[in-house]
Amino acid sequence: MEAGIVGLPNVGKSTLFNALTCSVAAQSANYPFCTIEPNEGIVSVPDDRLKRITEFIVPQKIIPAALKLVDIAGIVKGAAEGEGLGNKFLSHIRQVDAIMQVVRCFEDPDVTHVAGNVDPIADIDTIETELVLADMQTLENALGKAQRSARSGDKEALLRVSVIEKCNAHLESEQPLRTLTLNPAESNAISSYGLMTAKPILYVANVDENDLEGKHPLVEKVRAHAAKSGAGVACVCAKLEAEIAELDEADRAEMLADVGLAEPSLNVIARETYRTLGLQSYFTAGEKEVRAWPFAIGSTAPQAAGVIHSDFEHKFIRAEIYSLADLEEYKSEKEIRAAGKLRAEGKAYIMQDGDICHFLINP
Ligand SMILES: Nc1ncnc2c1ncn2[C@@H]1O[C@H](COP(=O)(O)OP(=O)(O)OP(=O)(O)O)[C@@H](O)[C@H]1O
Ligand SMILES: [Mg+2]
Repeated sequence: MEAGIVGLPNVGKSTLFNALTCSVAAQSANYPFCTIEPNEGIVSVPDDRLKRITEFIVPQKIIPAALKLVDIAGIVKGAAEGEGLGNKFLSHIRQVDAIMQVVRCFEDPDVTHVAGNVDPIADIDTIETELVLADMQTLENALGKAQRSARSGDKEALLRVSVIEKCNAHLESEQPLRTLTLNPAESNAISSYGLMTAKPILYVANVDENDLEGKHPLVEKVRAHAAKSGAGVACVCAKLEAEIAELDEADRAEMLADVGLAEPSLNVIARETYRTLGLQSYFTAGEKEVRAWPFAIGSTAPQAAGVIHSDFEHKFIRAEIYSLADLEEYKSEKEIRAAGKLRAEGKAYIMQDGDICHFLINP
């Protein structure tokens, strides 16, 4: 699973990337288009259930779920026509599963704003317009091809033509495809185009150091906008988080207490991204490792097992599952089994968030 960080130039994307990935890999500086080639990194999704499991099952390793993050170059008005760093950078966005858009909500007059003043809703509109235009171009190219195949009697192409026309009408009314409801067959027909406005989106309001809770009216506006357009919101001061991420653990705790945060805001972002992507976690727990595995909400047990290894999906026999509550009550897997609480679930079982499981696989 991969999320792409997008936004106008100089809004704090690389600063956020560095903080999230605990690195200084991405160059961040106070000038637009500082980033040209995308930076990639891995961020782990904090989950306190891992720690609770390891109170009873002591492993050699604890492995949280992970997301891949890509820090992409800034996008400006006209990008779809090649302005700024243009189309090449839009192509990086086509490849990700979700978009994390950094919107500037901090006022600092020393940091250049490419549009001249701080206005997160205008920034969101600017980027959305570019993504809508780029999607329209993609669909225009695809339509010609699909129409040709449809004429020669290809039934799938016929469906593709009708979905493309439906999407185009939606985009022409300046709506992102995220807000268009398609049935699974329709979604499937256009899934290979990498349509950007169809991707789930999380707005990261990059706030001032003195407004960590995001009380500023501009942040409120972002929340209201997100609620209307099916987006998520997280609030963070990227600059402060990048400083916190560089500290060792003891200093970090002290600094967090100083600024009045219960945990790094980055944890909140990682969780929100996970939620935006429609993911939950199940766990595998043994002496070797206790590990969280992401799966798409609604997956069957074999599909969820396939996250570990594709073979696990095809060779799935059944899953043995218990809950964290059971582990906390009975203290060991052996006792859970003895109490008859270890459930055997078959191929139709819908995986639940927090399930702790063993998969039985055909050799
Ligand atoms: N919350 C904040 N408050 C004040 N300054 C900030 C904040 N977040 C980031 N900055 C500053 O904004 C400047 C731009 O940051 P950064 O290089 O991360 O932007 P970017 O979006 O990656 O830019 P580009 O599109 O040019 O790659 C840096 O000087 C950074 O320290
Ligand atoms: Mg950058």
